[in-house]
Amino acid sequence: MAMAGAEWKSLEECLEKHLPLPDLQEVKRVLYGKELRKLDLPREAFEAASREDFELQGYAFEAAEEQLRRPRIVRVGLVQNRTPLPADAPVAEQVSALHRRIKAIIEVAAMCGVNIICFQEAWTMPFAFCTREKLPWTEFAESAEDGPTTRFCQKLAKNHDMVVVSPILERDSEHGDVLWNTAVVISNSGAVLGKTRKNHIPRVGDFNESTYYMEGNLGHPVFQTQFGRIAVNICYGRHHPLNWLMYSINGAEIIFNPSATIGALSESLWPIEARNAAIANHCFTCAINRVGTEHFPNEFTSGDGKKAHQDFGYFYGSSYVAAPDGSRTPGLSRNQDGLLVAKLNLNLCQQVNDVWNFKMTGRYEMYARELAEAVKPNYRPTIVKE
Ligand SMILES: NC(=O)NCCC(=O)O
Repeated sequence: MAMAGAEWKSLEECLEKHLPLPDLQEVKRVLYGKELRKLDLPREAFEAASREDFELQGYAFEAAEEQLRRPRIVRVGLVQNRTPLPADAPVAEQVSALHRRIKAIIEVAAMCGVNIICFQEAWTMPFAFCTREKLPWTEFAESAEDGPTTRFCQKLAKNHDMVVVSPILERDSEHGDVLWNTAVVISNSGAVLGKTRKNHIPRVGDFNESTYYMEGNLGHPVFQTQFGRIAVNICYGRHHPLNWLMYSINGAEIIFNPSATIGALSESLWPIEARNAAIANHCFTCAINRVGTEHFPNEFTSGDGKKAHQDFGYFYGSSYVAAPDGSRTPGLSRNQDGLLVAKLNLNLCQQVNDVWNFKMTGRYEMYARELAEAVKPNYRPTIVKE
């Protein structure tokens, strides 16, 4: 089966190139819910993005005016990027190069008025979990509370008055030096607001992450920021509807999904899952994926009888934001670093809830009872037979 790499820029570019305008409008209506207004971002921001060689796109989600509540406007920024140095460069140099790259991108986000920014999963490192090797990859792990990356993000957050969501490989030295796949949430004051951990760990293809860390033990925390209530559902958690649901039940208005995933495995699922979660949970979702192919020094196998290889496959970018009414932004490209800015009106969450009522019709008490039974070792599924 054909599987595009960097040469194929995006679904959107393909549609725009090949479809006559009336067809394009209908296709966009079906694929994206409705066409969103493009944000009027400052010229200097586009110039800086072009100088720094990354894509910049901005869209606005509107909500109806209300009599009693003011619009609750927040601008989110989603960052997707390649790893600037090869995976066999010294660890400290790779981390510094990524810090420099993110600093350049966040400066443009600040020009665009971004209030909350989120980076891709394990953003300070190559996605080395495919190798199953420990060194040097475990050396990328840092303290969530006061590691060099958290300190770096604290400065950025304070300087730019921006909430920063920083997904890292965490080393928890308070608890036996164990590793976790963690997102640190840093307030716009510069204080560490807290952390959340990846609840579902993949055991699929080369995603051998269970070799490095266990399923998160922090539940489904939601962080009250000055700009709204946010949660972080890390990568593979997006295949688990209950994971999204619990963040939503705890009050999340925006759920970020920092990811690292490749075309052969998930590209056809990507446009569906975060968008569906936004619809099902009456919230905004922000799906972020890394870009490019990362090559590792030593060969590894996928345990499927196929030849050993030195790369994971193609990380296809395509980051996007979806809204509770099912509308979504186009994706960033598949082959370029990028910053996607989206202006949200959080009033839309309650407005859609009042129309569709999924929280009211969800029958959670019935599922709680049935699930509590279904997980018991002696449970027998209810199958009606002739
Ligand atoms: N990073 C990660 O969890 N990837 C798993 C693959 C996927 O969820 O698409």
